[in-house]
Amino acid sequence: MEQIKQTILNKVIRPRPLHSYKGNYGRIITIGGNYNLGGAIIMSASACVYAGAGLVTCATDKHNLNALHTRLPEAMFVDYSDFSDLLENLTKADVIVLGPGLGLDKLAQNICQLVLSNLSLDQLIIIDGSAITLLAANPGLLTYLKKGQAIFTPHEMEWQRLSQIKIADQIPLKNKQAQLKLGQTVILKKYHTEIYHPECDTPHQLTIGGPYMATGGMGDTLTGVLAAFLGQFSSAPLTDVIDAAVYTHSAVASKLGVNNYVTLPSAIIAELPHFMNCTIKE
Ligand SMILES: NC(=O)C1=CN([C@@H]2O[C@H](COP(=O)(O)OP(=O)(O)OC[C@H]3O[C@@H](n4cnc5c(N)ncnc54)[C@H](OP(=O)(O)O)[C@@H]3O)[C@@H](O)[C@H]2O)[C@@H](O)CC1
Ligand SMILES: Nc1ncnc2c1ncn2[C@@H]1O[C@H](COP(=O)(O)OP(=O)(O)O)[C@@H](O)[C@H]1O
Ligand SMILES: [Mg+2]
Repeated sequence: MEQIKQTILNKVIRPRPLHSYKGNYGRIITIGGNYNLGGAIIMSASACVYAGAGLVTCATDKHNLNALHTRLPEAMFVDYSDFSDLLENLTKADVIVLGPGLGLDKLAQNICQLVLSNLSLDQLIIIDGSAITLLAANPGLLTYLKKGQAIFTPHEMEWQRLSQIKIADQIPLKNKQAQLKLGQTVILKKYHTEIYHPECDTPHQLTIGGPYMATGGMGDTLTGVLAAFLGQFSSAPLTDVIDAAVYTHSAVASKLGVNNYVTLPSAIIAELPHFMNCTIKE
């Protein structure tokens, strides 16, 4: 396996051109957060804003509106049960996050169908959490994806559901075979997360991060960092951008982990702008 090094940050995170504006840094829509799991999509959208995305819209259950705007006034809101509004905002996005806290009910299934069947070829989609579980149960939806258009971010059980490889059998060789069959990027999240890129024979591996990250919402937060990086660093190679986002998420956690027993997703989110700024000054 190829280890991801800190130098990836300088390759991807660049000083911003003076004559730039929010439209240059990505239009992102994060879709998820049902009545019970609203925090997941608020963490995803927050990480996205704090990691530098230009414009972030959060499509979620309408009960999450006040909480979203209290925590994150920078985000715009769409009631995800209003399919015409959802579709209108979906088509404007460069990058889509689908799944954090979406749940598995009929509405969630219909949202997945709507989103996947209306993707345009130039959009990238991050498929996480409930959306992975729903696609594993309905693999026909995978045919809507152009090769390399999606980034799946499963934890080990979600990967088991999607790939049919039992957790104990998830060795790099089998994971790579399953990723090639899928035709998409797979970020297999765990201690020393592994990234399976379509273009690379060898998986890339994180060697930072640790159990201080084992808190609900940590993966939801990663989706936001990833979307922000894809949206704003689109001139760098896609594999580098993905590796840099995954590295940044764990690097911030490991920095906070020096003095904290647990590194909460909200604390990681708050630290992102400072961490990214230090990177360009190094
Ligand atoms: N604040 C919020 O709103 C939050 C909302 N969230 C949202 O909830 C939705 C469901 O996501 P989920 O990950 O919580 O549940 P699910 O997909 O059923 O997986 C759990 C099952 O897998 C098993 N398991 C085995 N290995 C594992 C591993 N390495 N990592 C994790 N699990 C592992 C595990 O085994 P057990 O712990 O029971 O032994 C259990 O049986 C999703 O949309 C997510 O975004 C969460 O982010 C939390 C904060
Ligand atoms: N022991 C650990 N070492 C390193 N990273 C961890 C550890 N436990 C959890 N993580 C990280 O936390 C995140 C968990 O993702 P996930 O299970 O999807 O969380 P959630 O769905 O609650 O947001 C992943 O990025 C994973 O790599
Ligand atoms: Mg998750």
